[in-house]
Amino acid sequence: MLELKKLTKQYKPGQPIFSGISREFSTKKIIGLIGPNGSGKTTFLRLLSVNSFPTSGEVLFDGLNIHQKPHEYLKNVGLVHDEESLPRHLTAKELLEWILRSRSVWDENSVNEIDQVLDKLALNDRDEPIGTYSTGMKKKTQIAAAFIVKPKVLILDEPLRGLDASTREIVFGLLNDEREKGTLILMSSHSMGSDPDFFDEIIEFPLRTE
Ligand SMILES: Nc1ncnc2c1ncn2[C@@H]1O[C@H](COP(=O)(O)OP(=O)(O)OP(=O)(O)O)[C@@H](O)[C@H]1O
Repeated sequence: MLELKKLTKQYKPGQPIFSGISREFSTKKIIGLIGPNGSGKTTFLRLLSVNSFPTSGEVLFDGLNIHQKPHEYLKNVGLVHDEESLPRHLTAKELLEWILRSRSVWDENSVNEIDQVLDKLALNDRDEPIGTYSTGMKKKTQIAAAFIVKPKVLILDEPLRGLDASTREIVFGLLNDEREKGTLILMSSHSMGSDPDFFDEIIEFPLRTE
């Protein structure tokens, strides 16, 4: 489904962040990205979410070069960035509605689907703008926004940062359900390092060319 071909990212002369990485990721998997600070996890996920371009090599999604056809690819992608980037003046519910409408996938089930995901994340009773939310609530809003699009690929950069233990459990449940639907999930996390069984596969950073 996702295929990396000789992927290299180099910000400045000298040592690249990674070089010549070739691998394939299939559907219905949770892949964990583990490694120390500065080892390249965010760089890798930014490439896979077309927030950055490779120095060389390519990423194919079902044969489509994602950096050449970003709009076609991103229709299939749910994303949680480590940096918060949410509109402050919308409520969580308004944001999810806007996302579905802007992707032209709003239908008669959308109100229920939004209610369900916001209920699961205990955000449904908060009828105020996102600008007033706590850090954890903003992260939960990002997570809800990533799930609501019924993604084929979920890219999550530190989705658990700032979440309390019970909310983490809820997110694990959502991720397991999403995997069962056939979604490919790639997530970086410092805190999941102690629970490697959760992942179908772990990729250790820094990445080494095989
Ligand atoms: N836009 C950029 N320009 C130059 N260097 C960058 C840029 N973004 C990241 N880097 C460098 O690339 C290296 C990898 O950073 P990256 O953020 O990918 O690591 P990370 O594994 O996600 O770290 P953390 O666990 O701290 O989030 C670091 O040395 C960082 O300083």
